[in-house]
Amino acid sequence: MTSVLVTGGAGYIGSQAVLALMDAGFAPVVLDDLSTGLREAVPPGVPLVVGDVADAALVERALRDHRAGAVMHFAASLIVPESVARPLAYWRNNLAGTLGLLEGCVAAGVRRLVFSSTAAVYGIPEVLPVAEDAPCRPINPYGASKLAAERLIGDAAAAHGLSCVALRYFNVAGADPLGRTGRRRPGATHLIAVACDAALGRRDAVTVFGDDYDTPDGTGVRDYVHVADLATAHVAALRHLLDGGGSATLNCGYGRGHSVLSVLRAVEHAAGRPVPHRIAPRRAGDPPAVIAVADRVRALLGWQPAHDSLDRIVGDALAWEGRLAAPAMRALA
Ligand SMILES: NC(=O)c1ccc[n+]([C@@H]2O[C@H](COP(=O)([O-])OP(=O)(O)OC[C@H]3O[C@@H](n4cnc5c(N)ncnc54)[C@H](O)[C@@H]3O)[C@@H](O)[C@H]2O)c1
Ligand SMILES: O=c1ccn([C@@H]2O[C@H](COP(=O)(O)OP(=O)(O)O[C@H]3O[C@H](CO)[C@@H](O)[C@H](O)[C@H]3O)[C@@H](O)[C@H]2O)c(=O)[nH]1
Repeated sequence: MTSVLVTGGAGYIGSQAVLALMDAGFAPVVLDDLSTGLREAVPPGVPLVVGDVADAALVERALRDHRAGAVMHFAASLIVPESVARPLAYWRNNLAGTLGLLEGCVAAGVRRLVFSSTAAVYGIPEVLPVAEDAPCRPINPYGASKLAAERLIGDAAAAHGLSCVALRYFNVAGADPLGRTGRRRPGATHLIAVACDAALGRRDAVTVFGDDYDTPDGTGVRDYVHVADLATAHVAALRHLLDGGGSATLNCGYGRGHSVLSVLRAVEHAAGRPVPHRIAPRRAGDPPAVIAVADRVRALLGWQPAHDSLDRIVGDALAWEGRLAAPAMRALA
């Protein structure tokens, strides 16, 4: 059974990937500093090494102790407005973190890596949908630090015989369809989580940032991808590397866009009640529309999404959020 080191495995997407690895017969080991992740997101029986991925000696030790054959690297800082306010912290965590990880991998002789990248590397796409070879012109320190990490990995790969699949995620949402994990931090900022909060009465209304974009209904358009499909894409990327496949950079989306208003309608439909919203000015740094050219990941990895539907994404997000809300609501009753 191949052991896989999962950095950031106590977080939202990493914890879903840990479950997907277990479902696929791999043995995950989590390395996480618990800065935004939570211990309870790591399933019982999965080893958790608490520490900083920038610590190359710690990474090397974890890889050797657990005889890891590959790494999935999720650990990062990822809130776009925070990256604008605290660029040095973002560059340190996302670039120095990746550097420490690579040093640890090279020292331990581990040469296969799946890396969490982001559509934020593209900035404002000139052509939609956006393909992997489109120009990368990030418009915030988060996207810039992730692009730099991609390039750092590319240099290390060339010199040290590493192979890496970098997955550029589009808008990740939803929760585990079996209810095992999901977003756990309060204070949601992502649209679907915010809309679920409003549907569950945990906030008054959703603020819609701009209805004057050049999009069909004037609101921002995004390519929402189910977190469970993203997790199986990681397992497919890992298998590709373990089978001797070469490095690749792949968009991870479904290739379809949904507007803010259509997301709100989907949440209303799933919740069976209205989601109040108010229109506000555009949010700084928001591209009007971001949609993936999503063919390459299917062709190269044979990835077959199982939850490719906005209703599924919203339904699973709402079920998870409702479950999280239940104890608090019972306490209030
Ligand atoms: N959530 C999205 O919509 C989205 C979109 C595109 C890309 N991504 C990427 O996916 C990855 C995971 O994001 P997420 O949404 O699960 O976020 P998250 O905050 O839930 O998970 C990040 C995890 O990494 C850990 N971590 C952070 N810095 C660390 C460090 N220096 N050492 C060890 N552990 C550290 C945190 O404690 C947390 O458990 C990130 O790399 C992010 O850039 C996320
Ligand atoms: O309360 C809200 C929240 C969001 N939006 C809009 O909804 C859309 C999606 O926004 P959000 O869910 O915040 O995600 P993005 O800003 O698109 O960014 C996400 O998706 C990117 C990839 O496309 C990743 O790089 C980022 O890390 C991730 O946060 C945008 O048009 C927002 O303006 C609202 O109108 N109201």
